[in-house]
Amino acid sequence: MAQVIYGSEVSKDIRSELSEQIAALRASGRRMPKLAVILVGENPASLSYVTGKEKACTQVGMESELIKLPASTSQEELMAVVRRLNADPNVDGILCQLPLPDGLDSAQVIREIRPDKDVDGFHPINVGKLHLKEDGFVPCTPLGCMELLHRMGINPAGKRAVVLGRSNLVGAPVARLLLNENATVTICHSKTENLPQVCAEADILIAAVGRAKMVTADYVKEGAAVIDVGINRSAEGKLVGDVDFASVEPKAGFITPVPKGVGPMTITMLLKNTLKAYRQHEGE
Ligand SMILES: Nc1nc(=O)c2c([nH]1)NC[C@@H]1CN(c3ccc(C(=O)N[C@@H](CCC(=O)O)C(=O)O)cc3)C=[N+]21
Repeated sequence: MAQVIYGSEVSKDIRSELSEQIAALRASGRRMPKLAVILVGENPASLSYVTGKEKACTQVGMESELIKLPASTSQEELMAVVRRLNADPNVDGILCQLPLPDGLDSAQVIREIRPDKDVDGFHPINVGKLHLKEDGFVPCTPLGCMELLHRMGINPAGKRAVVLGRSNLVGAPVARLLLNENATVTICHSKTENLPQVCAEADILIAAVGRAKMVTADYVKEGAAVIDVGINRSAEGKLVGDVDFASVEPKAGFITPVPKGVGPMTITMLLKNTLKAYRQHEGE
């Protein structure tokens, strides 16, 4: 029987700490931390995530600015918006919601964001800093996964960790964070052979493949910690994880649900990154 770890609950604790810190800044007459979010086009999932980010900023007392651009926006127009936000001294964090509409180059946009305002942690400078164990911005979802592990009381040092998926946004950075905390890390992908057997060696299993309910009990070692990063949508539009919760939960030691697991932690870590950027900009 697994202990279910609700990122939604952990988020409440962290967000109330952030609210207190920001209230103290306000009480001393300081400007408020500000996150700017760029949304290009009308992707409904992106709109719901962006709305969630804005609500979370308001909830903790941060300012946020949503820049909504039409899908017809050119690369140059988008780059100009990023440059304007880079230059705005009141903007601490900049995020361009992915995926961008076809025809727009997200890598070029990410490179244009000032690394000290890149609260997604996607800029090559911040990716490099993560790999060099230097202080930079760490991507929000991987940071959320590590926070959940710590809240489970799990120290990754010496443990076997398996990361299922190797995306730039989640799999690769979370594997690095686990390695930085001295886990023995295996990264699995579509070419991995004997996938269930490899995953079943893990004390810590991170599922970030983007395939609904792919991870069943035969992928899981008795008592393992299973973190589900999946954000798949069922035919009815329901949010479904990469883990088949019903089949895995009886066998795992810890498990995170979808929804109410990693998702809310992603938003909460974004708030933390934005406050971190603010403090750097304020010379604290
Ligand atoms: N530049 C960029 N940065 C991102 O961090 C980024 C992105 N683009 N594109 C899309 C992904 C996905 N993502 C999520 C954020 C919140 C939830 C979340 O809060 N999920 C809730 C459910 C929310 C709902 O019901 O829609 C939950 O799991 O409980 C999920 C996924 C951030 N992303």
